[in-house]
Amino acid sequence: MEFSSNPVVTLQKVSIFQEVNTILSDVTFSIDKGEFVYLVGRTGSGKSSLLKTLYADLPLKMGSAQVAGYNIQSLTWKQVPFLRRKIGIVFQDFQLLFDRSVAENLRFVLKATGWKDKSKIKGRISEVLMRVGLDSAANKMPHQLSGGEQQRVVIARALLNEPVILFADEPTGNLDPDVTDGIMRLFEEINKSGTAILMATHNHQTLQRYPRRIIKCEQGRVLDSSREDFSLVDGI
Ligand SMILES: Nc1ncnc2c1ncn2[C@@H]1O[C@H](COP(=O)(O)OP(=O)(O)OP(=O)(O)O)[C@@H](O)[C@H]1O
Repeated sequence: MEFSSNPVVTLQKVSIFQEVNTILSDVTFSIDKGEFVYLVGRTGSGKSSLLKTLYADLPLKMGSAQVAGYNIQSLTWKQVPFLRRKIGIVFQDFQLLFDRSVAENLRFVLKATGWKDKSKIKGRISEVLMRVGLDSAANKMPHQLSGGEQQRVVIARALLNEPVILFADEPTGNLDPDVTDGIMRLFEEINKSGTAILMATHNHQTLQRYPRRIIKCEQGRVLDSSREDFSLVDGI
């Protein structure tokens, strides 16, 4: 197996469990700085469990994993917020705070991650909203935005601390095809500027339109398009 020169994620012989069940075993792969990788597999095959392990939401009990410079297997609860500052997380259901404006949603995260200077906070919020094409939405409430716009705010939120990698769990799962395309173009731009992306998706069209390396969860194992051929026809 080839080892990458500059990985932001490295897994070696990882097993992933949900309660007493083994979901995936012998998982070994790495993701380079600035790479864009899809994560596919049938429903229940373990994509979300794998992502949750990488952002330390599910404990790693077997094997070793490094993410953004942190050893996940030996991470303490106190260190989790520091890991989360180095990564960005985007879910399918947007998880914005609906009782406050877009800018307040972003300010909340910045303050929680140690930002204190008011003018720097304001500047950073403008920058990330500009980046996702929503510079005029700062004072809107989330319910005043469309689904695609809300997802853009979630992406802006994930970008606040300049992550080295974005973990995205079916980020376009609730969006119609046109809106999905706009969000995919945004992910492409973010990736071009140097942020690695690991994106779980069931969307065949996305995989065809924006072809990239694919990691597939299948029957308790992980297959990797950079190492072996596999068929996408069978269940993604
Ligand atoms: N919190 C949990 N407790 C117990 N079992 C769980 C939990 N979450 C998921 N599982 C089980 O782990 C397995 C993998 O689920 P996971 O959500 O990782 O799959 P997935 O590939 O992301 O599926 P989908 O495409 O439907 O999102 C499934 O059998 C699921 O039932």
